[in-house]
Amino acid sequence: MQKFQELRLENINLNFGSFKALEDFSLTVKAGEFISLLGPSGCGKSTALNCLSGLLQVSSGSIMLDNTRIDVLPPERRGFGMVFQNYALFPHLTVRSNVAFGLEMRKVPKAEIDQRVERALATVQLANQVDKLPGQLSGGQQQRVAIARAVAIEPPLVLMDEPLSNLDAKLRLELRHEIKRLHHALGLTTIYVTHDQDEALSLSDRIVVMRDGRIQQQGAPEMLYTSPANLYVARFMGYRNAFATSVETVADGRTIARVGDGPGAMRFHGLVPAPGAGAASLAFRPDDVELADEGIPAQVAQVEYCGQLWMVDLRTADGTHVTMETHERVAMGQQVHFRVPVERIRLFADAFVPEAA
Ligand SMILES: Nc1ncnc2c1ncn2[C@@H]1O[C@H](COP(=O)(O)OP(=O)(O)OP(=O)(O)O)[C@@H](O)[C@H]1O
Repeated sequence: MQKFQELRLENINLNFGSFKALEDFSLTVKAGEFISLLGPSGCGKSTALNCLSGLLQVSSGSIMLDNTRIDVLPPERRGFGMVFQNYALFPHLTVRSNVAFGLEMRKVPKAEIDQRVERALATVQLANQVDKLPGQLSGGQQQRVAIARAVAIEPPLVLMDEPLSNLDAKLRLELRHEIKRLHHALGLTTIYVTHDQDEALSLSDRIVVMRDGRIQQQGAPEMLYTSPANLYVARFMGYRNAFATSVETVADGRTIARVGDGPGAMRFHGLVPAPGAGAASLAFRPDDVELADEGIPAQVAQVEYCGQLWMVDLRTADGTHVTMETHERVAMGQQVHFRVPVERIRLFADAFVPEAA
């Protein structure tokens, strides 16, 4: 494996005609890291990955592997392992031949190919399926073959584009575990594209949240989860309760953040916007909402049972909906009070926009 210390994407722009699919995209990846590119459909995640693999040519900027400029190299000279959503296996080749393919292309000696294929297939627990064709395997097994094929070439970098999207929920979880285990066991450096917050949080050393071809925030999962930089990132991190707000300072220097107006408005005391940042929206997560003897009055509008807990839709006096996760059982129509600890509420300068916009 070609050893490297650092991969750097420096001010990458990629245009499709006048459309800017990537804008000033800069990212440094250290050897051994697991990085996720997270964002909704169309935000440019696959485009970024394809610039790395060489399937797309950057419009400007450079990609450096230590001191080597690689954006000028064709894909085969970069030698990265790729795993795609649709597996992309050769249907007429056996499992063994699929995994051997990249090594044969590289003219690795036959005996070594046999060894490496065997090792790669054992790593993904498919040693007993080597003579099958892809069509004779389940989706999860096919994706395991694709992973074995990617790692068999011992690439400096493995690129994965939504590899779990076509699998059912149970297999997704299993293979997620497997990918994390392989990453550590084989000492890989992995860049992983997903639109799934849970996948990104559970797999990554660092998450890069993207929107419209630009990086919104990057950092460790815990950092993004507790301190999202803006409302967009917050929503990706599960802050389902998001509202327009105005923060007022009342006579004795105390602050009140108000959501809605009139007598039914929600009011949160003691929230202070960051200096100079202002506050136009606020957000908190369903698990930040607590039932309380006193607090904001609301009616239970809907209850969903989720195994360990209930997901409850609360409706306040002015009709605002608040989602609460709770271990306490509540009944539809019940009148309750709730509170949100002030340290769990995030204030943002961004104007509130409804989720679908
Ligand atoms: N060959 C192309 N020509 C023109 N526009 C393109 C091309 N490929 C991608 N785009 C556009 O670039 C934007 C980013 O696409 P990209 O595939 O990177 O998004 P993504 O975040 O990976 O989304 P998804 O999860 O749906 O794959 C989209 O608006 C897409 O329509």
